[in-house]
Amino acid sequence: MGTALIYDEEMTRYKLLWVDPSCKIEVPERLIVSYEALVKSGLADRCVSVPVREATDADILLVHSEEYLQAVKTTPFMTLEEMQDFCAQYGDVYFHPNIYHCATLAAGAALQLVDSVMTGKVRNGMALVRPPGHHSMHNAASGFCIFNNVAIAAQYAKQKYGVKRVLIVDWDIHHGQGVQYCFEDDPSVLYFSWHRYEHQKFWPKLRESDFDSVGKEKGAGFNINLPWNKVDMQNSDYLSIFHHLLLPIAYEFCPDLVLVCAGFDSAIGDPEGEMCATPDIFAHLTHLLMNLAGGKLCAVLEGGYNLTSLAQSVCQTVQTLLGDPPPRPANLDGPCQSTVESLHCVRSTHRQYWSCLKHAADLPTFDVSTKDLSLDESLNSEESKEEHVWPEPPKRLTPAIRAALLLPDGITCPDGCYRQSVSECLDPLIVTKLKENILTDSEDDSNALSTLSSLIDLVEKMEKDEVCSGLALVHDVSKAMKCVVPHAASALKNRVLVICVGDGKVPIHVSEDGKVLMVQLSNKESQEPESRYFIPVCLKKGCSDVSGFIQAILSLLLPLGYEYDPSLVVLVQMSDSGLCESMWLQLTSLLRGLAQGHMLVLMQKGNEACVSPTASSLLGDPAPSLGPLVAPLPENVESVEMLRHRLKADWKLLQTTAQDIG
Ligand SMILES: NCCCNCCCCCS
Ligand SMILES: [Zn+2]
Repeated sequence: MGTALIYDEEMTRYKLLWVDPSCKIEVPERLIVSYEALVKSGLADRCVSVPVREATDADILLVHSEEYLQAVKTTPFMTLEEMQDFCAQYGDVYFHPNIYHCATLAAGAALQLVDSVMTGKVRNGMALVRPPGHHSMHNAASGFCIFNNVAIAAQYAKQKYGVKRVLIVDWDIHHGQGVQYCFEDDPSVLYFSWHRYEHQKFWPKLRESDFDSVGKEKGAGFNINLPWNKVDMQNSDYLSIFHHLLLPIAYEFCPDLVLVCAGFDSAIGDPEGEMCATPDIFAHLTHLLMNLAGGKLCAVLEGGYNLTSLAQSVCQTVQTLLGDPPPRPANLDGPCQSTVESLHCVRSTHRQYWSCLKHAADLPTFDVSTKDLSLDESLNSEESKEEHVWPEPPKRLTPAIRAALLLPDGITCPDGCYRQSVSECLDPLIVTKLKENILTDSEDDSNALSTLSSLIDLVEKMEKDEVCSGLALVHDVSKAMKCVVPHAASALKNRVLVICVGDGKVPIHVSEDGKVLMVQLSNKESQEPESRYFIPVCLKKGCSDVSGFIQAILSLLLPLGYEYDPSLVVLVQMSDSGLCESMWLQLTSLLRGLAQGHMLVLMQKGNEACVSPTASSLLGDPAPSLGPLVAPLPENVESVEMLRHRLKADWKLLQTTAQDIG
């Protein structure tokens, strides 16, 4: 199934008709440059083009009042003065004779996207729309928004498709107060927003945008606000919030549908956000959300006012929706002090609502001074804001072969995959090396030899970018590891992340040179980590504690993996992993976000049934939903927390509390 792209140039046909400094950034060119970039990069052609439609009155009344709709319907016939008067009652929004029509198209586009995804016509998609929606409220326009496109889409999905749980992720740099108000008391819609806040000094300057607005009545816990109290936030800050706040809760919530208020004013260069996160980070944010709800994800454009970073960010998002692995994240640091404080506040506030936050520390006690209540720097004059420049995101060329499989005879190669031939011509050099370190002479050499040398051949093709990912079903995964990992570590100029799932003894010693980072997920009692680069994660009752396992992946393994930034990931399914298939597929899909998708999966013969589902993950298909999660085993949360505590001195992306970073 494909990716829908919804766009109609009619939505470019309205603009600001008078002088208003607060609205001048919302221009038609925002849509034009975004769509043109998708066309120019060839991404538009890879999408399924879905037409817009006008939202009906009934659609709009799912969120807005009758009187507000009627009032907006009169604007096309207003004089300029009447329109200016009409706007005066709202904040930072303008009207135009054609904006009502465009607003019905923007909302209709979001509904078309929901229809396309919910009927299975496409897997996911993006709607490029204006006017944006997330600030508009039941009775009012606000912040360039007329109708709340995403809120209407959520209500529509619940009403028409009986969707039980909708996750709305708002990565726009402004707080979508309209969305928050709409679902405040509704436990079926989880609204997550991060936003520039600066202790209530940044627009829309609302007290209820702070972290302690958790929703009300039955909706308590289903509204999550992450305030950015400083500007210049970077990729590490964004990833930390996903790893330690949004994703653990999102997996526990287990949505049937994910809607994204995809605003790109949170990207570098944007005059509103003044952040430093680069456009490629949206590939990772998208990728990390794509394994929820079985991949049913609808991204709807909100803000984004720097035409260069907007276009680049839109392309990064769409290319990831199409299944291309994200680019390697550039020089990640740890989260900054302000981020960790906000993270700490939100996690401790929401601890009572979410079992994955059970171990979140108590609210940090800040002395007032850290709130720097002096006139904040963000109000400084225009000229002192230096122009940010950033490198164009690297071309995400996808190797000709997305997945190469090394399979024993008799096992069919799943569609879309390339069968790696068991190499006949054995490289004598390799043969001797294998004979020396790995093969015992008792072995029936020919078979083992050819398999292992084919494995090495596969790794080399990955290194040369001829193959994106690989999967090998072998007699003995330990031997395969002993053959592949040292070769990759020595041959590759960079780092190899090895993830072993299962209780077997890890057959390779990990040196301190950092060329290999080994993480073992097993139910073996975790002894002291042998070295900084060997991390045993002990999960009681094996991996049957799915929620304990997924929390370990999200809050420990992924931060480690992103910080380590490997050039190759080797994922080993030991014989006795005991892992349920859906958890295994979540792990495979999530790890694809590293090393630009260069992942080699080693599976023990006997797991034939798991080959084609794993192959589809390597091809970019989303993993099936894990289903609603029960609370993780306390001892598993405990052991992961202990490990995180011990490792955070070495790995900054593991930090989650103000003390951690102090
Ligand atoms: N300096 C201009 C102030 C604009 N304030 C409203 C912003 C609305 C963004 C919608 S994503
Ligand atoms: Zn915005």
